[in-house]
Amino acid sequence: MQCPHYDAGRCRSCTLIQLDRPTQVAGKEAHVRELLAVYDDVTWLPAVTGAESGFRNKAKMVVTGTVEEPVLGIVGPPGPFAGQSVDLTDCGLYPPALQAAFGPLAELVTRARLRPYDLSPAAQGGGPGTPGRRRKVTPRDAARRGELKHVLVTLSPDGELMVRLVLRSTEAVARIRKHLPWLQSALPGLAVLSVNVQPVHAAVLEGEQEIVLTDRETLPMGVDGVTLHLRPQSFFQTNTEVAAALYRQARQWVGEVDPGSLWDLYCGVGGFALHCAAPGRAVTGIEISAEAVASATTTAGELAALPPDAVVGGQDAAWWRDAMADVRFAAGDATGFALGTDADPELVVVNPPRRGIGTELARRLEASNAQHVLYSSCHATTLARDLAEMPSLRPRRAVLLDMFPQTDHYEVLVLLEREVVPHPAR
Ligand SMILES: C[S@@+](CC[C@H](N)C(=O)[O-])C[C@H]1O[C@@H](n2cnc3c(N)ncnc32)[C@H](O)[C@@H]1O
Repeated sequence: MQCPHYDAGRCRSCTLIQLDRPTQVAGKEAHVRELLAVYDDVTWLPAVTGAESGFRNKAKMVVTGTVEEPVLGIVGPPGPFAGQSVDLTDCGLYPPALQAAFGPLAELVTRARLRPYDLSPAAQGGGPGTPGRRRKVTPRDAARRGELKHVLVTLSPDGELMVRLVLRSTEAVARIRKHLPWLQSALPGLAVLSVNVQPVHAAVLEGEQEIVLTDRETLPMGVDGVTLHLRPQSFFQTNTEVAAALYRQARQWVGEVDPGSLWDLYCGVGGFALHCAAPGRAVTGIEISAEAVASATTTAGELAALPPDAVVGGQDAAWWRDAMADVRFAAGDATGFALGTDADPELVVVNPPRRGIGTELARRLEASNAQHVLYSSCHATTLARDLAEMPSLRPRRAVLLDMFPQTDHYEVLVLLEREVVPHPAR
């Protein structure tokens, strides 16, 4: 893919952009196969690849510049643009409908007088002085630092938008509210607008407090017919097309195993659990974010009460009602949940953050009666480490999904099966 920002040295996020797509994918396949090389009986499916540009459903823009001329993008990487404002509103990873949102959002910054936050050390109140001695930050310093840190935008497959403004404080909320009707007319697809309050001067993207300013609180994300409800703070896979392929593959493998009970650990808004549910199957989804659990529960309720003539994902309303009869979601720590019960399901889906599931949970699964584990990983290094803690659960099938083209990141889905230890010959 050609990118003027990369070529000029303004942005270096797409580390593989100079390689053609087949070479990128081949490199990722070589990487994951090497990490899992000790497992010699894995059947690898061909890699799943979606679009190589315009695939990101979410933009995380740093806001720099001024109230009159805000810049949405990044702070320049080391090199000739280091520390400078870089406008990335035409980044080729974003679909046109996402790019089109940035103009009105920049105008909102000006209309609502949202002063871009100054990330530079001088704005922290440090300034020149004796090294190691920090001047006390005064209210005037704080005002000088500005308010608006990031603009986070998510686009649904239906063209609707969720916009989150990450602010240092609640100082500007009333002004944003005042300009909301204007923003809604400028962005007719705007479903959700919220303010996230992140008071800390640190490289943390967002804070805990979220103030939703629109009547609607969720963005419906249709994935293979199932409408997942995204709330501002809940995780959603970055690439909707490849996420749909991921859930389809999971549904197929789970369907072949046909377990009577299933846990979906790290379930987010319920993507795996809801796609892998079926009549007669008990499904439990566990997720740390209560917001995401609320979203998953909403979707399960909707699927249980479809209009009689509805068909979703090839199944009719009666099938979905029965499939949702024994589906539940709960907020909590995945490891704590698994360690806190003696009951074992027949199959466990895990889809942890990059850090993986860790030793405690891996050992709990190793010692369980679960016959299968379906591990979806966005960081194959921690996957390989976790697999080493579960020697009885052998990888049998695997597929790489190129969820993050132009970078060296990828998703890998692995079906593990409990090895049957042969009885010693009599
Ligand atoms: C990679 S995302 C997967 C989400 C979901 N499976 C999906 O397909 O969208 C990881 C999820 O784990 C959740 N999480 C992080 N730490 C957790 C923990 N200790 N216990 C349970 N869930 C956790 C995050 O909030 C996030 O939703």
